[in-house]
Amino acid sequence: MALTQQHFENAEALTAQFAQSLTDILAQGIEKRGRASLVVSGGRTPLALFKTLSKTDIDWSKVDVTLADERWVGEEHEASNTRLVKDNLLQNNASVANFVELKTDDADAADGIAQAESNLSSMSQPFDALILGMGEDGHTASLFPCSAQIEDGLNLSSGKICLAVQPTTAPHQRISLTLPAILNSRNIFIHLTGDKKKAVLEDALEHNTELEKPVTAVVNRAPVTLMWAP
Ligand SMILES: O=C(O)[C@H](O)[C@@H](O)[C@H](O)[C@H](O)COP(=O)(O)O
Repeated sequence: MALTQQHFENAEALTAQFAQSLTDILAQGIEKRGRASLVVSGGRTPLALFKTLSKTDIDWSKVDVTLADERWVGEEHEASNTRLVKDNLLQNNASVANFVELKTDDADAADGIAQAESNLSSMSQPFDALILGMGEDGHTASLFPCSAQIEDGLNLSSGKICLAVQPTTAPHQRISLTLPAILNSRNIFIHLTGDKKKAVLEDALEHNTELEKPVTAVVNRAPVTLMWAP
């Protein structure tokens, strides 16, 4: 599949255009189906986008928001993606959006999978927009190449929407959308900043297997738009 690349001169220009594109997609989903669904990733990259998106003028009460992955920590923990989204995206106009939890009170992510999948089934699918980040190891969501769960996570016929992942190169047990769940999206974006990550993605697409660089498994199977700035 093709990777459409949108390159911006700086992160501010990327954020402005990305927020507008997402706003248009969500407004269209609401108009056509009554509700729209947005899947976002955690990490540092999306922070400015979340803040800008939170102020856009759509009927956020008709938008369901969830995460592509979550660290299995409480919302009070600094590593919580749920906290990141609630503190930065679900503010302002977007404060009335419906957040669909991946995290449960179970001690282990594996025990929370059934509830997470039930929660996700309430969202309009295919997801209207799904935003992925990428680590320099080529992981996306929490599909980590270092994890014992990576083959299961990339398995298109697993029948799974989520899975528990224990990375060895990053902290915390995770819950992640599987590859089939990620691909069940109308619009898939990879959101990157910096030359290093762009080079990692380009090199991965050229030289690596999907198990080595899981982000390539998404690009190989769906139209993906890369939103990149230096
Ligand atoms: O939970 C997470 O950490 C994310 O979902 C993860 O996949 C992230 O998108 C990349 O690790 C990039 O993170 P940065 O934006 O911080 O570089």
